[in-house]
Amino acid sequence: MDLRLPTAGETLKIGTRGSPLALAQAYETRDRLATAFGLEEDCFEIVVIKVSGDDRSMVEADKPLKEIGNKGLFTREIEEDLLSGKIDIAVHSMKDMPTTQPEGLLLATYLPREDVRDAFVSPRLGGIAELETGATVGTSSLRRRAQLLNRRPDLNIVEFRGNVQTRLRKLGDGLAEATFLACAGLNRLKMTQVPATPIAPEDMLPAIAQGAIGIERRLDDNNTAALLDAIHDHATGQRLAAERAFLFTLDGSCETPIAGLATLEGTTLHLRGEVLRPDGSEAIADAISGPAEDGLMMGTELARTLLERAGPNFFDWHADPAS
Ligand SMILES: NCc1[nH]cc(CCC(=O)O)c1CC(=O)O
Repeated sequence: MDLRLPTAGETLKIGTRGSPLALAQAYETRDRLATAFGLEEDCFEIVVIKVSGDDRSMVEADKPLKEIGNKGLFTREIEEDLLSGKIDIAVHSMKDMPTTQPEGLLLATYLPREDVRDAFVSPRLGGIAELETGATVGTSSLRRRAQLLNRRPDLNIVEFRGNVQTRLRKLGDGLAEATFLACAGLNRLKMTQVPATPIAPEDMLPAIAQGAIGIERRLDDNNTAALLDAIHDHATGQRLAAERAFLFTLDGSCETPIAGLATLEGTTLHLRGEVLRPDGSEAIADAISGPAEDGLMMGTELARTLLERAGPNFFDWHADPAS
């Protein structure tokens, strides 16, 4: 098959949300494709797509995402435009992506992974241990909330919805002593002035796929598939295969506190996973290692082990999150 490269007249249309982080990820994708094929920027078009999850009335209401219902909240409109041909590829934070995609779409191209760690963000303090008893911490992530309460049941956790900029503004307004952000987001936004201290994965296991950008395409679009092959990062693909198989088997959603991280050591893959009760009262963690190409199997097996150890009803709420 002859590869058709995009041109200024027939551009490759890159769909993305409009947040500064989403745009940075779309530009990175464009730049990598341009470099790989020696193309100018004008061979590409960034198409910003409004998604229901970005609706201001929802974001400003500080409603927990789980109350809005997260299924496809940040992806539905983008995937519709991909299926209808309005865009050729869609760029996503893999951390926010469901483990299955709509029929006709494929999400299997990954850029080299950024820093996977969470960061402790506070104008005055340098880490969780420095938080005073009963201190107020802002996060909308059920995982971070459960992990924090597991270690520090005394903390007062408040909802911090919105994009990176919104959450930093809330911190600046004094609504909390500290918040948590993915290092990857801060790095991609080049926000070096933010008072952030990275947390070792052993202290706070990151979200599945944290720090990874994924590129989705139409399943039958072979030309785009060949373009994307040139920028795919195989190591990130192996790590995410294990992490996402783990998530898939746990049947995870934004409503379930799940953490996991795969690392590569030569051709050996190490996968660590954790599930928590939503109120943080219990955490179960385990790990598995094996050949890198067996990630899918290892993720499935680790999830089964944790499910068995957790028993039924593990993920039920044991405390009213609003109180
Ligand atoms: N849920 C929002 C989201 N999705 C991806 C990132 C950061 C970048 C990444 O992990 O790839 C963030 C913000 C955050 O958690 O601080």
